[in-house]
Amino acid sequence: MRVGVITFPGSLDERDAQRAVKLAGGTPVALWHGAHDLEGVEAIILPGGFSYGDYLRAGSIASHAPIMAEVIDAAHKGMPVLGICNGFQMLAEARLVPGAHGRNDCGTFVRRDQKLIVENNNTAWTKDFAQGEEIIIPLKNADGRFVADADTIKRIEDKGQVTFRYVGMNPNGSLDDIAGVSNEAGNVVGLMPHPEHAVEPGFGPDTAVAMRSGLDGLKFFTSVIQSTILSKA
Ligand SMILES: NC(=O)CC[C@H](N)C(=O)O
Repeated sequence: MRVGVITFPGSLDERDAQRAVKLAGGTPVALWHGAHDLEGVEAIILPGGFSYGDYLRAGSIASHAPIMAEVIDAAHKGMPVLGICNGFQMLAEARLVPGAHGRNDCGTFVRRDQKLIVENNNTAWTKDFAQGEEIIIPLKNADGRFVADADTIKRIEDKGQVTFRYVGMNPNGSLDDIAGVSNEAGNVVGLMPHPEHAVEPGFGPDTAVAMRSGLDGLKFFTSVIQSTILSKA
């Protein structure tokens, strides 16, 4: 399965996302922000980083990049799209997922191995997790505070669109401890922590943290490959 990873000016983590796709058994395809071509991919990842230097608002300028017209169209037609950190900020700015992002409540950049609970395993990117599974995924950002108006929070809580919640501590002041959300259909998921940094032992939150494998992030990528194969069966 071909999974596109889009590079924007200021992206940082596209190589790691491509590597995660490969480790999960997929074929990563490098896509360019300025193109109008998804090159026949069946899923898309918007990677982490500092697109356009986080000017205006993080993710805002990138959400208007040429390729985003194709991404928005494909997402509305059901293509799986994952936004990681800066990619999550882009999804929110493009209105593909609800909510917005503000500066972390501590006022500084935060980096930590973060415990999350999987609140909804019925999305294209979470099917390989158990409902309620606790996982550890690295977090690193400055503008990670998830915000939305009260009606939106109620709606996404009621409809199961809160995909991940922070456990143990809330690293940025996100409302309802929300770490990740999906669109209503469940094909588009955005989250602040970085699953592509937890796909192999020795390069993520492995044995030092509660003797875990450091592989919790891999299931995002195997999930989308599995769900795409199953949708064709
Ligand atoms: N790791 C990232 O993707 C950083 C996201 C964003 N630029 C922030 O600092 O909030």
